Amino acid sequence: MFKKFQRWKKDQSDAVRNLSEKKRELLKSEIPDHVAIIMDGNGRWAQKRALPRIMGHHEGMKVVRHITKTANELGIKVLTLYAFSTENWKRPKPEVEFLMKLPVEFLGTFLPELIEENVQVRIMGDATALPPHTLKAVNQAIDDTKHNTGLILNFALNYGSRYEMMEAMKAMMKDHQEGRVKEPLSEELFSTYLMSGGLPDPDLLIRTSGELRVSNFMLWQLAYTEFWFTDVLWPDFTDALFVQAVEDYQNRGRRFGGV
Ligand SMILES: CCc1cc(N2CCCCCC2)n2ncc(-c3ccc(F)cc3)c2n1
Repeated sequence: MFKKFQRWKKDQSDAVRNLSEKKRELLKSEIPDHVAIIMDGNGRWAQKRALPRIMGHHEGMKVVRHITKTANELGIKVLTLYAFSTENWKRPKPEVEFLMKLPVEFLGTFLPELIEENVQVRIMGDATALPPHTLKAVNQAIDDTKHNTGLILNFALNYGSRYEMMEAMKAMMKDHQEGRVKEPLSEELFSTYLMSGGLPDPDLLIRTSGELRVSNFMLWQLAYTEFWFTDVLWPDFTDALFVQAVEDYQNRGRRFGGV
């Protein structure tokens, strides 16, 4: 028994050492400025274990912390996480209520560490529809981290890309009609009206749980983004997989460089 434990302990320390080595290797090549993640598979993770779906969401919240840490370590500038879509309101009321408490729990637990690590919290989406307790926690975190200059942790909350694009188009047309636009209408100008205004487009999009769809997420911004899919469910997603996705992104970059 003791020998088995010793073996397990050695395997663990080997795995940690290898991961650290892989992270060091990554830093020798191009690190993506902006990584976006569609964090899928939380409900399925719970159903596979005959647990309530909300347990999958709660487990998924813990993974957010680990991946944020690794992204910050790698020097990634922006990490956008698709946490709640405009379509998610159609889920059963108790599940939506549970989901809307997760930002409060996440920030209540991890905000001090995020501040310590110079992370800046932002949200992207129609915040007006969020419940008061969710909005209060998120706005507090945005305010507490607004001067931080490290990783921008950008949560897509009550976000839908077609809604975002229509609102941007309406605002740009209104400014143009009322004479506030002093330059020709362009893709660059339109991008400034989007909720992601000021952020670079994602270089890498990761989607978990085997779904191969974009699901109304950053449709304009993903025009030139590398996509990386995994069958792994979000609650089982690991730093090692995140590092693998960045490594694969780097290799793609080298191959196309030869075109
Ligand atoms: C409001 C829905 C929701 C769902 C959710 N899940 C559930 C679905 C995806 C997997 C991750 C866990 N997380 N995880 C963190 C947040 C969070 C959001 C904003 C913020 F400022 C801080 C944390 C979160 N928000």
